[in-house]
Amino acid sequence: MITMKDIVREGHPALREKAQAVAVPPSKEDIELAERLLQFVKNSQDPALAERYDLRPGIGLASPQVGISKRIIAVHVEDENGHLHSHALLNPKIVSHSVKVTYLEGGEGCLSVDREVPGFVPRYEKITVKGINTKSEPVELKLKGLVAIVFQHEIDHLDGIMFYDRINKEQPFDPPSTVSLTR
Ligand SMILES: O=CN(O)CCNC(=O)c1cccc(Cl)c1Cl
Ligand code: NI
Repeated sequence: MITMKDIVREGHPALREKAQAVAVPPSKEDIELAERLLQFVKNSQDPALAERYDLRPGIGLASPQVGISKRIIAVHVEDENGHLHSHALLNPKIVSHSVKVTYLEGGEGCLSVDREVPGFVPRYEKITVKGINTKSEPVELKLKGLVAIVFQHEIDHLDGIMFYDRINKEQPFDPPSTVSLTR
């Protein structure tokens, strides 16, 4: 099982590389990695398991964070409406997005960043994501709210982008309007 010792921290090259797309149809190995990433995220949210294995809670995880530069992510999060979003996705891609930008009031955190980095992280309010699931089926997800933010945080990891790269250096708590996000 993945534990914190498997998670690479700032300075590891995989966090700043553009991850490689996985072959289609995905190999057993890539599917298994996707499932292991999702299992970690679920485990990290289970109080007993988190305590037993000393896991820092997370609502998503990307393959580069375990040092493997492949385009694979996992998200497991209950959103503001109480809906559970649980996905392990290969070759995820944002194919469209709102002009409107949003952000989390409390900022963002990252298991690969062993420090607080305060500030608002501009994210698209709505996104459409295409990818391949662990049954090798193509999926298209229309997302908004917290789950959309998490997907953007994870897909950024696949492009070597850390959440704090997006915080306004001069005015970290200046509410982002329709910031021109480079994407
Ligand atoms: O890449 C994934 N992680 O680093 C896991 C730890 N971070 C979080 O759970 C987290 C916390 C706040 C906002 C967002 Cl968007 C995320 Cl993702
Ligand atoms: Ni992260």
